[in-house]
Amino acid sequence: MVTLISSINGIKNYCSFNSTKLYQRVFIKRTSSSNTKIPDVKRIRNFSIVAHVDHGKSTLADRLLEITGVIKPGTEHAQVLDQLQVERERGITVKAVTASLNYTHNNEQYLLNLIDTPGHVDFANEVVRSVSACQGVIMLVDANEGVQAQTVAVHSLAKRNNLLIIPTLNKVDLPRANPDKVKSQLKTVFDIDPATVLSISAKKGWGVEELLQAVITRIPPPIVKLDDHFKAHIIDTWHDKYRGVLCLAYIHSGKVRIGQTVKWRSGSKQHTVKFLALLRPQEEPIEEAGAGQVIMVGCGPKGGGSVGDQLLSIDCADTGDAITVAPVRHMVYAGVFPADQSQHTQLSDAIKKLALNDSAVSVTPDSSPALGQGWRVGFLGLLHLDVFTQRLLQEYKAEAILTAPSVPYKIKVKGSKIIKQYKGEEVIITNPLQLPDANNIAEYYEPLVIGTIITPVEYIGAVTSLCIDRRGTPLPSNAVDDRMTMLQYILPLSEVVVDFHDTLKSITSGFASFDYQDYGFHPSPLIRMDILLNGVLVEELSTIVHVSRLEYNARRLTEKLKEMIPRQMVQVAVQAVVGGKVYARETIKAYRKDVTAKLYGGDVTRRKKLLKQQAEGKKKMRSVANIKIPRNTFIDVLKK
Ligand SMILES: Nc1nc2c(ncn2[C@@H]2O[C@H](COP(=O)(O)OP(=O)(O)OP(=O)(O)O)[C@@H](O)[C@H]2O)c(=O)[nH]1
Repeated sequence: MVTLISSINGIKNYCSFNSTKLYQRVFIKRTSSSNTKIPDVKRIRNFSIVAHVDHGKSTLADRLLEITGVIKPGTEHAQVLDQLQVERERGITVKAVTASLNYTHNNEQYLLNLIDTPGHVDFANEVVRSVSACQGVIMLVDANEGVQAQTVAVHSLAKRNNLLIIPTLNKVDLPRANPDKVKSQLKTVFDIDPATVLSISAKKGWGVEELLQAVITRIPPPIVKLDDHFKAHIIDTWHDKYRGVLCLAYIHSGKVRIGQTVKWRSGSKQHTVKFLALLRPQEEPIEEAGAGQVIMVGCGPKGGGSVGDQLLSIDCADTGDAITVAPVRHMVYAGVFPADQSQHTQLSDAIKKLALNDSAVSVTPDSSPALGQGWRVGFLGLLHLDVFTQRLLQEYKAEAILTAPSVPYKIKVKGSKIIKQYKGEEVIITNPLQLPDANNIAEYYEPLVIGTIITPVEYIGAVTSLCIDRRGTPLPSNAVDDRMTMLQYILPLSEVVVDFHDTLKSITSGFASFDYQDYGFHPSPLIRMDILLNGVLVEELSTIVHVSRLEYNARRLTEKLKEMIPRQMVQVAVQAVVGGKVYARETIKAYRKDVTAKLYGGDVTRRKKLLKQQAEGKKKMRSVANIKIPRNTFIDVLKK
């Protein structure tokens, strides 16, 4: 438990956060205070902190919370905005969380809405959503590490969204910090004037007050109309046991009050606003809020709300010009199954709730002869997948089995019957089993990304070999300074998602950084490879591979299966085939595994117990042509 102490209008409020339960914010008793007053738009600043992983966003957010009186200076409330257990354990930010802070500058009271954003590439859509409510960003760069791949990504995101950038060097307290060098990197890579760069130590609090002043003087207030119809855009949602869906909303125009009748843009039903609050980051209930503010709003258990939707006053007819956030593109898919079918309902419930909070996942029902009824879930990347399963377990106590991740492909089908069957010519394939016969496929497409790598010059050779080996196409490279270079490659997503980042880190002793952005689907010579056991197709093991990888993958998969499938009563032929042609074959010799052999028939009860255990184990196996395959095989064999 973390205890927060906040000072609201001179009254000290004590509030507890349970870090294991996201957003179950303690509902503070309504105080008869002036906080119901709608702030003057000119005194609102909505901003975000963006940076490469570990450059200090959360630490800076803590300092800002201290300076504005939300937490006591020097207390052990590190990383208040990282509320998820997984965030604290992994030291990464997953969800964007908001804090509305009061700050006085030149005797004027300002409302600063700070939106903490995740740093990892997998959570880029959370970043996009949070910046959609901002007018400026603090771009933090570690004064020791310098510009990294993700700094390039967040800078271009801010530019694309016309946000004012406050370039800020962090960790200047470190003995090896070299602010001048990093300033010249910023000039070379982004053409940032060194005179505009601030230097701070988020850890020690140095320069943070000046940074807050820069937020007020450099970032413009939101441009909104207070006297127009109420219109708000939902940037996040979460579920509350008692109050239903609660939303984080940015108000574009007009005002909203408790008790007001509203509607969702996506529906025609009317709802009543039941909950309104500022997040500081704990809830501070308010009666009314106005354009330019970022607030929490809820319409009760049946009131609904989803990310990207708009909440409107009932007389609001104009709904066309809100911020549109690009739809989420799922980069990685995996099958999610209950460890035991009896836990299906519980897991289903947990997935539903988590999907509401983590709107970036896509969930569709799936079933497999080996793993039973489950779901095919789309993720933004592997870390996202990992975090999702960890949250299922930690926050909802739901244990899930995950199949090996794969990327989506696209095909163009031919033949009027097939086009009708697939409801169109172009089809996204998230599971190789969805592929029609090869004769009906006119073209295959695979997803590509533009990968940005910033590496010390001495590793250029190793990084280039890695990228070429992963079927990369080089783009022009740029020097960051005399020691670091920025390389860019067009890479197939399938070659990136599994272990590219880890391999890159290991070949560069951890010095290179990597980020990627979607480059869309492009034609590619792909093929479906099947696995046969004694001539019988095992559906779950079919994969889509690039023709240049066919022989290698065929050998690797058959060898791995030979290792993973226990010997059977009969000899088993493991074959990797494409359209009837065998590309690799392994043989598992016949053998009867007698678990009681070592007991010499001595202790009958022990012998019986072991035989029973063996029988139980067999129940957990999938049987193909009388061959028993352990369930784990289906989960592990496709992993690298
Ligand atoms: N010496 C020093 N260390 C700092 C400073 N700011 C942050 N750190 C440390 O750097 C590490 C990363 O800081 P975080 O605030 O977690 O970084 P982050 O950018 O929020 O990380 P993500 O949420 O994963 O993107 C932590 O160990 C901090 O204590 C600083 O000014 N000086």
